[in-house]
Amino acid sequence: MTAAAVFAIEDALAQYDPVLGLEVHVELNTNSKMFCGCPTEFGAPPNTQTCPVCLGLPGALPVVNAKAVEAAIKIGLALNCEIAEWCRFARKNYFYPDMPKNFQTSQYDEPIAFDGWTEVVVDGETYRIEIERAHMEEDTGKSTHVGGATGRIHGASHSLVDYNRAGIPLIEIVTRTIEVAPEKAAAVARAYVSMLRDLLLALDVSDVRMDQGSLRCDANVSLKPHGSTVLGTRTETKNVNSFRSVERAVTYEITRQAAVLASGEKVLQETRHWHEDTGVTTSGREKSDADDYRYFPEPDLVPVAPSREWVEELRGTLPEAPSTRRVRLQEEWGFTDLEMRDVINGNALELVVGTVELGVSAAAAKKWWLGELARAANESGLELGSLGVGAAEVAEVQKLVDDGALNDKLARQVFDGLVKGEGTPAQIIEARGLALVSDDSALIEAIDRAIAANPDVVEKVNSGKPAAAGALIGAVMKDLRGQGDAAKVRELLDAKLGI
Ligand SMILES: Nc1ncnc2c1ncn2[C@@H]1O[C@H](COP(=O)(O)OP(=O)(O)OP(=O)(O)O)[C@@H](O)[C@H]1O
Ligand SMILES: [Mg+2]
Ligand SMILES: [Mg+2]
Repeated sequence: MTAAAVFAIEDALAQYDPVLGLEVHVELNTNSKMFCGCPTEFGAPPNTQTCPVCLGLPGALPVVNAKAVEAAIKIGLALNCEIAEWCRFARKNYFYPDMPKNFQTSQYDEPIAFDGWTEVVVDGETYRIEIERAHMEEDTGKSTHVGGATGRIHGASHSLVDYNRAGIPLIEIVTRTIEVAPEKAAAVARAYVSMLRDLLLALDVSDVRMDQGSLRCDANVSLKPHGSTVLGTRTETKNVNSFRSVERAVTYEITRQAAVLASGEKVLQETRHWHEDTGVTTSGREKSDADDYRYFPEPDLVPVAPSREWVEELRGTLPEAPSTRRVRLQEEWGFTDLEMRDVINGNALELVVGTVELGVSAAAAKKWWLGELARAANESGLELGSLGVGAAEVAEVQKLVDDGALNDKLARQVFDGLVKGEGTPAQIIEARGLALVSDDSALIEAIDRAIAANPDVVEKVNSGKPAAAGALIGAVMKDLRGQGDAAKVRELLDAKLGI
């Protein structure tokens, strides 16, 4: 790219604000499919988990999976949504081999959950994200295009379809448009998908494996001139399948659209595909808002009307919301805003939680995580949470300190060994010879050596200056290379000198 072109893009970026919209599909972890009893297990041989209903054979009748409705309500509640008192499924009609019925059973204008919100934290700042709706639908079959020159659909000689996935319950969670500064947009998108993953895991409604496609994100991106109230044209990048890809794809689209606008052209409304290897999106199909799926209410399924009692019962089973939990933990631990920010930005919240749950005081957990380990993370340019040191190891080291087997100085060396991957705390203590000497005979030997080497100090003590004994403690500790148990040394020395 020429310098002029780069300048033009930067210039364009300075004039526009990105607008995002995230559609996340979650495959539920129910044992059976959305509208039939077929199993949902991943990885079975193609087309072995199918029946007339999910194959769309004429005359087959679907029945709603109550567990999927329950999961949908839990997700809706966790995202602060209203739960519909009455809602229906709708047919989304389209013709494609991955959907043998020629329509996907989905929800349209009557979703089970709507008008919610959630929050994400990026660089210590909280961003509120409005949820437009969360609706139930079924997954489609999986097509594989094979043969031919490129292995891609246009060059493929034929396509294979596996209907094992057809009919697996999906929840689609759709945000309202998110307006965020260009330098934060990609990080906010990533934080949102990552937060959703944590939330869905905590709700136990999905195994949320992005690599296996049980959590998939479509990222809508557009650019809008500063101050304008009119949205720009969006592109929809499909099936981005890792947190990092979400971040990269959003950044790529913002830059690409800025380049398009800078060159005086218009952004096309279309779906795009993300290529992990090359880090670019390419054009998919044109998609207008007027795309006619000829939605109409599904006549073969009864409406879903969850009773308010059931909804409240499910609300009672929800785990604490991540944002509420953060505030509670900060208060319980007595961490400052800054300390909490460091923990969260370092992706170490669960590590600190784990450390405290293992019985370590919040003060000790803070001392190690935000002292020793944060320093090591800084030095190596890693995130605190990616150092490879676990909560169990920190708890183990602290226990050794509490038991008097290590002092803080030695503990710091154990942490250094942990960060450098030298093994378990016990192995590091052994290999580096870090054990605190508290064995009486070893201490007495060192005390005797100190007394023999410092007759003048002993003289002073004997002549009524007990404070002079401090010099002897220093000598003993030096002899023991700082590994003597200081309290014990003092006690034994006092006894020896009769003070
Ligand atoms: N101009 C825009 N720029 C960025 N995002 C937008 C814009 N307009 C709408 N969006 C967002 O795009 C997403 C649209 O998702 P939605 O499921 O409603 O429709 P769709 O993508 O047309 O349908 P489908 O589910 O068939 O893909 C929403 O998150 C919405 O907030
Ligand atoms: Mg959608
Ligand atoms: Mg979409």
